[in-house]
Amino acid sequence: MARILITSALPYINGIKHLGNLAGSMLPADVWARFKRGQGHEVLYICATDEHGTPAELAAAAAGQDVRTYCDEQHQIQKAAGEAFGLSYDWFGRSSNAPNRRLTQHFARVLEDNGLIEERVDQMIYSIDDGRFLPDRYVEGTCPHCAYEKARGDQCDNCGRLLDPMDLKDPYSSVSGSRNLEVRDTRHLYLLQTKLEGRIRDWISSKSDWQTLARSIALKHLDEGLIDRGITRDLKWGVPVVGPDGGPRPGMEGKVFYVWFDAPIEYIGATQEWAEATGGTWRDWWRTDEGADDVRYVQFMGKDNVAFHTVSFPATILGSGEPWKTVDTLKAFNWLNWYGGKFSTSQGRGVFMDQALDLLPADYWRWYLTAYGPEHSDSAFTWEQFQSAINKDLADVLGNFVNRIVKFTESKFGGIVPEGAALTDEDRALQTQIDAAVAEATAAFEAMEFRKASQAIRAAWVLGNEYLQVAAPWTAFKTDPERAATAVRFALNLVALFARLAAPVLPFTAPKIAASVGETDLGWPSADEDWLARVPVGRPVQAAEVLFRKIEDEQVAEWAARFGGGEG
Ligand SMILES: Nc1ncnc2c1ncn2[C@@H]1O[C@H](COP(=O)(O)OP(=O)(O)OP(=O)(O)O)[C@@H](O)[C@H]1O
Ligand SMILES: [Zn+2]
Repeated sequence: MARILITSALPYINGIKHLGNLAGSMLPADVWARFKRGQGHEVLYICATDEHGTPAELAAAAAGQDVRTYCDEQHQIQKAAGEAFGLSYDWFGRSSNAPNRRLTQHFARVLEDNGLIEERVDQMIYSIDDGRFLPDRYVEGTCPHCAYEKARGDQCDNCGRLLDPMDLKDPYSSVSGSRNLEVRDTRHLYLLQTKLEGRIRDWISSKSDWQTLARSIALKHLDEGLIDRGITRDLKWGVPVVGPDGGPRPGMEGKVFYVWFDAPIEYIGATQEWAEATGGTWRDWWRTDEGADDVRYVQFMGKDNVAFHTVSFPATILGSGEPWKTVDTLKAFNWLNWYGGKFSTSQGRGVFMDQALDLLPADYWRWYLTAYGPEHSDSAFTWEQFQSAINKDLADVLGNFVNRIVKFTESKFGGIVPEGAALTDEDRALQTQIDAAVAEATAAFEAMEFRKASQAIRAAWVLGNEYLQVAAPWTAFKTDPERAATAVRFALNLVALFARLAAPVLPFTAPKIAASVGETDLGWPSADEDWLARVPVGRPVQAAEVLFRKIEDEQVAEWAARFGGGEG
């Protein structure tokens, strides 16, 4: 049994997440956690809300709330949405909690002791009317590259370029709109990434098994050359910058760490929260000198987060010189796009987690986003593709197979698993094909190839349906009831197997499928196991309610009209 630590990129606090966030980080992490637990491994799946930074302050202001109250509420909303989607976090923490504050201040201190942090005096935009500096999105103005007039201090939404607030032309305060601004000196901490470049490159080179997307983004970033990075901000909401004695740092009173400095540290912080809440131990998951040597650490994220996880966060960890666990495998996803562009929280574009569950159960979305997700390239959400995935894969293939055979057992065999005769060559041939599909699904999941794994699982379901066509127990029943009984017993065992194959992706439906043949075990099948001997002769079976309802064309039309997609 292996020990596996899994984290998915921390969802930001500014509102409920959309299907793109789900597809690109939380859902695949959950599917994989379930797969690994199903194999019997010890899994710790950690996530948290990422709560600091200017967007949180601005969103709170827009909601007319103080930022602490806003984050309290939004955290609960995201936690509930995750649960409703079956995201099986062992812990869903908060980057604003005490463990992350202590750890962030600790890392800053050891980095400074190691000569990797330096105080520098910067020039920043100060708003006289607001009485404050305007970091990041607090200032807007005209983009120097594309002349877009509402570019933000950190990035232009029109051309996508990363900006420095000082780059903007005609800047104004995004809080008050005031143009009464001046440039003032302000003191900040810089992480000297230039000194760490060699160490980070060596570390990445040692990760020869990373997938292309993660590796190429990491190397591109290094090849462009690292710069020393400002890791503090003139904000109120965040982890306070402190001096050596833990009190305010002279000359930097009232400043906080930059959100991208503290957010990834929350992976460790949230593990500590979990340990405090459950009586678990966190250090043997994170400290290689205290037992984390045998832990395999896997991270899931969308592609825009890769540089932060392959360069910035490792700079913190490696620079500390302390024996912290670093990521072993990084699985990155491309964009799930919505009609006309990327899903976007700030622009309210796409379908959001709460809305999705108002339309259909979680498993429908989980299947679509896993089997047709943005894995090797960007992929576009379309209502038509979604409808076809649900109607064909889930309703016609899986649901139909399960209900047909269980109902037939009810009507012709009194709802009891019949014994039948010995397996025929036809049965044996199918068994071999099913074994091959299971082996393929296992290999694909091991390789974190989610679309491939889903295809192999679906292939197994299709084989089951084809078997029913050929073995046709309903006709055999009239001429050779013994043969019909054999086929039924075979197929009922397939039902039990299919539930186990479905379990990582369809956690709400798999137990219902299993229950219809009296099973509760949803462990992932191992290669050498005799799944045909699973459901014992004489056991009662009972058809489940409708497992999957087909999506009608009228529903698609209505949703497309409501959410702005369709026919795009
Ligand atoms: N359209 C998308 N497709 C796939 N992954 C995405 C998509 N949008 C965001 N992600 C990923 O979701 C995770 C959580 O992201 P986060 O909460 O920071 O939202 P975000 O990237 O700011 O999204 P938005 O721009 O819509 O606000 C990150 O790993 C991010 O890369
Ligand atoms: Zn621009």
